[in-house]
Amino acid sequence: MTAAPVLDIRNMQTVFRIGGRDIAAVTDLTLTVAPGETVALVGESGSGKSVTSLSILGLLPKKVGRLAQGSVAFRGKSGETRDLAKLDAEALRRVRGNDIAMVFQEPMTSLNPVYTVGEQIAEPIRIHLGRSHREAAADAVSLLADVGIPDPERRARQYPHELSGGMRQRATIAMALACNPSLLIADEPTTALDVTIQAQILDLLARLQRERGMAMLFVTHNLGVVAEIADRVAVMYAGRIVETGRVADVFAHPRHPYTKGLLRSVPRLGEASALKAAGTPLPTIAGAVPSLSNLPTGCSFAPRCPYAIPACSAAVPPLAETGDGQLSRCIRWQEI
Ligand SMILES: Nc1ncnc2c1ncn2[C@@H]1O[C@H](COP(=O)(O)OP(=O)(O)OP(=O)(O)O)[C@@H](O)[C@H]1O
Repeated sequence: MTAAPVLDIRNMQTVFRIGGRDIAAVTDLTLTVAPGETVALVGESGSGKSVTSLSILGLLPKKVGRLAQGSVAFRGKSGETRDLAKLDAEALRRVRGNDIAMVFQEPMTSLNPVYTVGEQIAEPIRIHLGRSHREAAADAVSLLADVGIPDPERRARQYPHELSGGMRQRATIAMALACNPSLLIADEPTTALDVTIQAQILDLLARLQRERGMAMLFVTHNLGVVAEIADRVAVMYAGRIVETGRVADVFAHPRHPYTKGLLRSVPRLGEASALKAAGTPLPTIAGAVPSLSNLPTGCSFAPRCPYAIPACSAAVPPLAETGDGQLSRCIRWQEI
């Protein structure tokens, strides 16, 4: 990747103040996203994926959550690079929805039920781009057409509840793209949708990203979705990236036992129903994600890991270069 990254996170730590203690939900996270690139953050529930995206956006819950360490360098549309970790609330608000847009799992998180869809898409265009009411309204209609909503003039006049779930998610994507962001953060954007609609929304995001050359950070627990949409993947476990690399490399040669376990638990086409018919459950990773307030010493995955040896519990393994830009936080990566 030759182009300078749009997003360059270094050694980020995010903590939550719980019962008078700081609990780290994300630790030592280093991640870049280049222009036109899609990077997926993947991991089980509670691994820190959403906390990572909220940290970038400055949307951590006030008083409780804070970015305690590290930098989040972001290059906006003007070409200027700023450390989002150092911006105040007002400056971050200007970045969100203009330079960085977001799409969440539940479209109603972003849509306001009391305004029409067209009004909501037009608003950021007026605020951030200074377009007139009339121009912004016309832009909103063309954005609705661009995200594949039929009869966009009529849809623009409707309220969110008059649209289906899939159409609502298309509308939030239109809203997200309204100001031509350089980075789109999509946090489980298809999880709440029917399978066929999921595929359509993924296709839509991939097309829009390609056409606009946007950078995209895609948060998901679904490896099938990663394979579909991402160029690179970062696998998270208990708040840390444990493996990262190009999707094709990581899927073909996982170098961390956790990634290997996750990949084994993804059914191949037809395999899930065959196993079900035979009464055989799909393989899963035995054990549970440890509590962040009580992480084991050394590698957090060691208690669940079939490769674990005493040395794994001595210290947190560093991210080791395993070749071709692939990194693994496992001291035994060569044997995996
Ligand atoms: N507001 C909060 N207060 C305290 N702890 C929090 C808060 N939000 C998240 N956490 C903790 O941070 C950890 C990571 O949560 P996060 O939501 O990032 O996980 P995730 O990987 O996105 O999982 P999911 O797929 O379930 O959303 C969890 O252990 C969670 O308990």
